[in-house]
Amino acid sequence: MAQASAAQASAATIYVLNGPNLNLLGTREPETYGHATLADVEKLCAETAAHFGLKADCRQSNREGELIDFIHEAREKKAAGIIINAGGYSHTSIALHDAIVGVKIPTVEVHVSNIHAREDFRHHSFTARAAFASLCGFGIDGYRLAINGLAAKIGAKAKT
Ligand SMILES: O=C1C[C@@](O)(C(=O)O)C[C@@H](O)[C@@H]1O
Repeated sequence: MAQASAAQASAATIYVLNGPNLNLLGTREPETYGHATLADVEKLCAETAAHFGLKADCRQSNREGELIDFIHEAREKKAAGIIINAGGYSHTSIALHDAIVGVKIPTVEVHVSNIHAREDFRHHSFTARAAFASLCGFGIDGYRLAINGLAAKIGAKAKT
């Protein structure tokens, strides 16, 4: 019984994964990514997740392998969902695609900028292919929208 409660508690966690250079949000190309910082993103995610009774476990890494380890950890911890902005790895990483497919956790891809209105090399995303939904171009509000969509997908109800 105690074990079942622990599993339920961890199932109420979503992982919010940010990839390379997203630690520079706020100072990095503000004309493209805005002025909000990664701390702002993580606060927004924590607040939005809490609205659905979920906990946001936010991680950032500039290393592909570490992002893959986070995805594997999400499965070990029985996370209810993943929000991922893999930054430049979105466009290059078959390994991240395979990790998302492999763990079978409902995943939403987010990009701060509208990748389709930018250079051709940003138009394809391996992580989008592995996710059940993808959104881009809403600035950091995309993370809030992604959590709303993920909550609907996993049946997490908004707390009044
Ligand atoms: O690092 C990033 C950020 C990004 O993922 C975004 O959030 O808009 C878009 C990517 O093309 C870029 O490499």
